Amino acid sequence: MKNVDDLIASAAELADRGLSKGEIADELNVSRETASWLVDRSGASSPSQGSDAAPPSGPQDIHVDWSAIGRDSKRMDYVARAMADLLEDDGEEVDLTIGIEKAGAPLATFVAQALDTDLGTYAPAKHQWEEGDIDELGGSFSRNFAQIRDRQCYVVDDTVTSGTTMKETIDAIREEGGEPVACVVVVDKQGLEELDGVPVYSLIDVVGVGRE
Ligand SMILES: O=P(O)(O)OC[C@H]1O[C@H](OP(=O)(O)OP(=O)(O)O)[C@H](O)[C@@H]1O
Repeated sequence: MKNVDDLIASAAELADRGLSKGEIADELNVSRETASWLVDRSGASSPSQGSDAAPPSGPQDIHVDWSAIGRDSKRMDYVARAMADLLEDDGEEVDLTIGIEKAGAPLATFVAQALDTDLGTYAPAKHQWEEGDIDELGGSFSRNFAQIRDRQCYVVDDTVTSGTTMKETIDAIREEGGEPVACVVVVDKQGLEELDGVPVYSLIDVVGVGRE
């Protein structure tokens, strides 16, 4: 199981590899504020700095660990059926489900099976990133799976943190001539109702309480 110390160690490793805090946020599936806090904490634990450098409390974010579902195909099948159930009222002509790589792809496989649709996958731009400006990169649809070709489709991922990846996928589907009809995730940390006119469903919405 991942705990905060694991996240701090991962953030330090990514920072050492030269990733920006925004890129570390994407990698670790946490907000930018949290990524910044994790990087700062990893520095604060080094012998050269006193522990006073650490903030008195952590940021208002949560790390979602759904590996108890992801490591067991039967549990993933059950969860994906619940996700498919959320989608079922949207679109009568949908015969394609797009999973966002990496974690959204296995979930989408089970959702596609439950809804009896074709399966496609989208690799977001951040996965092509090695160095330089990520905005100059594009994502891609895998040729190993179904293509968009003017079709209506559903979009599946594990989590929404900022919504950037889901928004990028909606845009990419439209650029290919497709029509995203609805999106579904396991956990939505934004509590989105829709994104660019596309309904977003989640099994669990995370709602911050007591924030400024
Ligand atoms: O809403 P956002 O801020 O864009 O973050 C959510 C995305 O981040 C994670 O992907 P990531 O590439 O980090 O991990 P994965 O490859 O394991 O799916 C997650 O699977 C979503 O795709």
